[in-house]
Amino acid sequence: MTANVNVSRADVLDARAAKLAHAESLGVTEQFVSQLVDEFYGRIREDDLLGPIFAERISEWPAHLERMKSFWRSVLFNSGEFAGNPMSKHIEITGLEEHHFTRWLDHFYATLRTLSNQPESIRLVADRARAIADSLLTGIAIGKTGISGSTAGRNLPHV
Ligand code: HEM
Repeated sequence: MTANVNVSRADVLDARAAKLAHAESLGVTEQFVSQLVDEFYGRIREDDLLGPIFAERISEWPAHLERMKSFWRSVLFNSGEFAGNPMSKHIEITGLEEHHFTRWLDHFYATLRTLSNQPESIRLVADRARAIADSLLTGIAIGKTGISGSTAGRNLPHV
């Protein structure tokens, strides 16, 4: 028996609209994403561990922030507008380890808590960040140590 793979364009648009409506019902709107990205990277740039890594690589902050907003709209609303390769970009940053991702997530969760006091809203966004951080760290670890790196993200903090 084969699965029905006839997903129409209309189904995709319906699923996208439903995802956006669900996020918006929790207050996770385009404006929320914009504020999240601005405030999060404001913190990151001040951070003693992570700030210098970004400073070395990003010269056009407004463009990076716009790119990250489109990334998060794609993740949270399925907007389909982001085209990039986060995995290879992070593998290219030599020396990234678990403690960098832990710090990154700590700032991300702290920023979310300043923008919302709704646990469900915070979790919607935080869980995606945690999953992506895990997969980036896992990709980096597998590149270094092979398949034994596949549990690399197990100690990363949850919100
Ligand atoms: C250890 C923590 C992290 C550091 C130091 C870091 C650093 C960076 C830097 C320097 C860039 C710019 C790379 C370039 O344009 O050459 C970048 C891009 C990016 N980062 Fe991170 N990052 C971290 C974690 C994360 C996490 C957890 C996420 C997602 C949840 C993320 C998502 C992205 C995305 C989407 C891009 C754009 C990739 C592209 O242009 O294709 N990063 N990051």
